[in-house]
Amino acid sequence: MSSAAAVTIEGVSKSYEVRTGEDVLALDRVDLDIKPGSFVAIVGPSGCGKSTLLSLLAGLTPVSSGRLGIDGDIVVRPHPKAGVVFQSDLLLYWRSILDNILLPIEIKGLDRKAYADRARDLLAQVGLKGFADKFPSELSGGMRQRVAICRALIQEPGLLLMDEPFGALDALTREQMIMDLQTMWIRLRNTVLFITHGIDEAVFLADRVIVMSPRPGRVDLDLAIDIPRPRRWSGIHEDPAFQHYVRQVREMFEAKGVLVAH
Ligand SMILES: Nc1ncnc2c1ncn2[C@@H]1O[C@H](COP(=O)(O)OP(=O)(O)OP(=O)(O)O)[C@@H](O)[C@H]1O
Repeated sequence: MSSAAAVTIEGVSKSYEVRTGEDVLALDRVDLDIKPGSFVAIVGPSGCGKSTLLSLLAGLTPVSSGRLGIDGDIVVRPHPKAGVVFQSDLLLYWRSILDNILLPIEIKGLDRKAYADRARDLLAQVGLKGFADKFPSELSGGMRQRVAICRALIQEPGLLLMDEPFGALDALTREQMIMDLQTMWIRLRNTVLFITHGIDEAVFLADRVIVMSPRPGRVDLDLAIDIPRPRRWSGIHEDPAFQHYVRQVREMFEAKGVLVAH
């Protein structure tokens, strides 16, 4: 696979011009260095600029100031090493599951046949062996999101950008997907940037949890998570180390008025 990518975020700000002509500052001078092969989760209140940061890194939106780098390349367009998974699976309903996974290959003008076996392998790895010829409407929400992950992984991205990928799933499916993502990542060891509202999934999955302030988003807390892997979801909520990290994140949210302690 392509090697894990390094990410540098230097003094990045982003403002949007809204209809009234005013500027909305979404991100304010964010600095972050992400080591190759690390799993970083970003948590923050709604509207703090998490999706904006991901969209900037995906090369889908330009920065207002500052610099973003992937393996030393300044990001000005989608980087070949980056794969993206959004909250909604964005599968094309008229294409089979296999054809959806191979879409990025077709867009790049690469040889479909050379990647078809890999697509089937990926499907098997996410528990969807035999689904290649089905259509999105025949799959559940969790299954479709697995397909979206396969589509992001087909080019073996050194950097996987995930924007609340499990946000739309029911609780049980989400739990299964969290564990499966850990298993997949232990195998791949690529760099993952994972955006979520869920403090528990951030602490469970990540090596490092970044807590963002309410808008304009800044880094409020940068927390290294030292819990051995593989981590087991069942029982993790009783693990004192896990509880300690969750408490630190919650206390930061309380200090910022994002959560009110009772
Ligand atoms: N295209 C846009 N045009 C104008 N304003 C935008 C645009 N995209 C985002 N914003 C504004 O920028 C701020 C940050 O939005 P963003 O979607 O990045 O936040 P978020 O942390 O991902 O929120 P959520 O957790 O609710 O998804 C918000 O105030 C939002 O209204």
